[in-house]
Amino acid sequence: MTATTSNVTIETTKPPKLEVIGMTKRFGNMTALDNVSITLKPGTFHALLGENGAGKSTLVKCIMGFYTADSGKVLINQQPQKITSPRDAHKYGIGMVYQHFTSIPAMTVAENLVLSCLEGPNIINWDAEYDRLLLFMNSAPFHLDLHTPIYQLAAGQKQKLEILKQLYLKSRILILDEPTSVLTPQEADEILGLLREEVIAEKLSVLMISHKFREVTAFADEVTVLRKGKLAGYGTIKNLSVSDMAEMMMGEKSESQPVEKQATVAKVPVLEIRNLHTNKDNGLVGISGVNLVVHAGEIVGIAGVSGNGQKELVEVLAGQRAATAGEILVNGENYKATRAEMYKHQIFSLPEEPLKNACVPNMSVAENLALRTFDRPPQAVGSWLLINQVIRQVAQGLIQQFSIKTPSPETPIVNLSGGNVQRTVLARELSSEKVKLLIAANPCFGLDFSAVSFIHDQIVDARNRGVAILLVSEDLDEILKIADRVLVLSEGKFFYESAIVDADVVEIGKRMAGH
Ligand SMILES: Nc1ncnc2c1ncn2[C@@H]1O[C@H](COP(=O)(O)OP(=O)(O)OP(=O)(O)O)[C@@H](O)[C@H]1O
Repeated sequence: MTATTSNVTIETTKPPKLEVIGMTKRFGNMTALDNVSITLKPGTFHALLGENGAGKSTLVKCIMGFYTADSGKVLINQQPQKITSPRDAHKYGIGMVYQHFTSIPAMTVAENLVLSCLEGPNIINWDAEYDRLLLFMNSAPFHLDLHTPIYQLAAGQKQKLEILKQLYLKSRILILDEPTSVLTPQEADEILGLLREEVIAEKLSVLMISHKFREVTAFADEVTVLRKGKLAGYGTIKNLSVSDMAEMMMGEKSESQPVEKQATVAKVPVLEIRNLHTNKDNGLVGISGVNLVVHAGEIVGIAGVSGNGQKELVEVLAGQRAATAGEILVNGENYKATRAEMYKHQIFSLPEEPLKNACVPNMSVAENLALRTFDRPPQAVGSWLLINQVIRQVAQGLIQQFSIKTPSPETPIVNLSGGNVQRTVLARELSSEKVKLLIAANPCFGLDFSAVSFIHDQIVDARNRGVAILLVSEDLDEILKIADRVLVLSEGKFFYESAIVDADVVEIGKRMAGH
């Protein structure tokens, strides 16, 4: 039996030097990347910063050969190379790890690793593959049991596997696109710390897109900053403060004061969840007998790693999934999450993956902004004659107010950067004056720091006005910063509850990790 797995290697002692020179990429009339140069020195941990829509993903997609740049060069160890596909990039030792996991849940760690290397139809000699895998695992920075199926791994372990796949492919340059967004703070520090050790040992170079200054200052050596598609700055981390980096990103020092939380008045329950149960798509238990009350003027944070029932809880509340048992009350009335009930009680929601769950991807930004109100005046006469001019005007106001970066209100929303899709949905859901209950799932996922503080201010402001807010978030720092109370959701149940002022972060981290 034979097995052919990838044998491509760049046999140098250090990782290769990667230089991008004068790279430009246009989408129609829009210049997403404008004459950008960046150097990734061998054995360095380099952060790539920039606000939403600055061109970070476009740059790394051009390096990886997903996109063909309009102009510019890529040099590997001083030699110009043409990279026209990720497979090409692998030949030069460059691999990319995405925000979302790409492993196949029903297959084991070993099977996923072997699959990532297969180059065509093959007959696999599993004995030989296991020998190779064991050898590889012994020298790898992370260790995973080869026989465990992916669906049994925690988020941190899945992210480790994504990195291991690239190392198994012999990638010496790792490009990481916001690698810690689905991890607990402890998991993020562990993974970045281990990668940093590989970098210090000059086994790897890392180019990491991040919005988290804490991680950039803790783990990176150098930083390149993009602003509006152009190179805005470059420097050594030890010589730069967070406010220097923020200034490079935004073009000015950001001194805005966060909205202060005001003392709230009487505790009127708005949302009451009693003994709620629901299943996941695969029929397994999603939520198992949870009880919760969210009061007017209160932010209740639900911490936890994704996949522990958060999605199912939010979907039941948004009318996208049926409860199998239990009851939900809003303002003391039975609530089944119909569109009419949501309108009556002025319930708004910000779901996860907004492009998929809260947008019509091929419709324009203006049309997506109008999805809640298109059939009501002033955007419609009666409920059928839509006034496009008003829809456009409303959209222009929201685009400005929420700083949505879009070539025009008519641009299909699918063409916006991830962060700007998020802003569009937030603009639509948060701009209603009447909102009484807000259900927000990871509202700042993928947003840059100024957008995050803007959104946090909006949420705190809503709370101060008496809105009841259920904040389901994988970002514990976010919950600790703006929530009044925190609960941890793990395997469909609440395991911890505390007022934020008394919250024990270590205990929360343990509960999030399922201990
Ligand atoms: N396929 C595409 N078609 C048209 N425009 C695009 C396409 N991909 C990206 N853009 C535009 O290019 C610009 C840069 O987007 P990019 O995704 O590189 O930003 P980013 O810095 O990675 O942002 P984020 O932090 O939000 O992920 C944005 O204005 C985006 O709308």
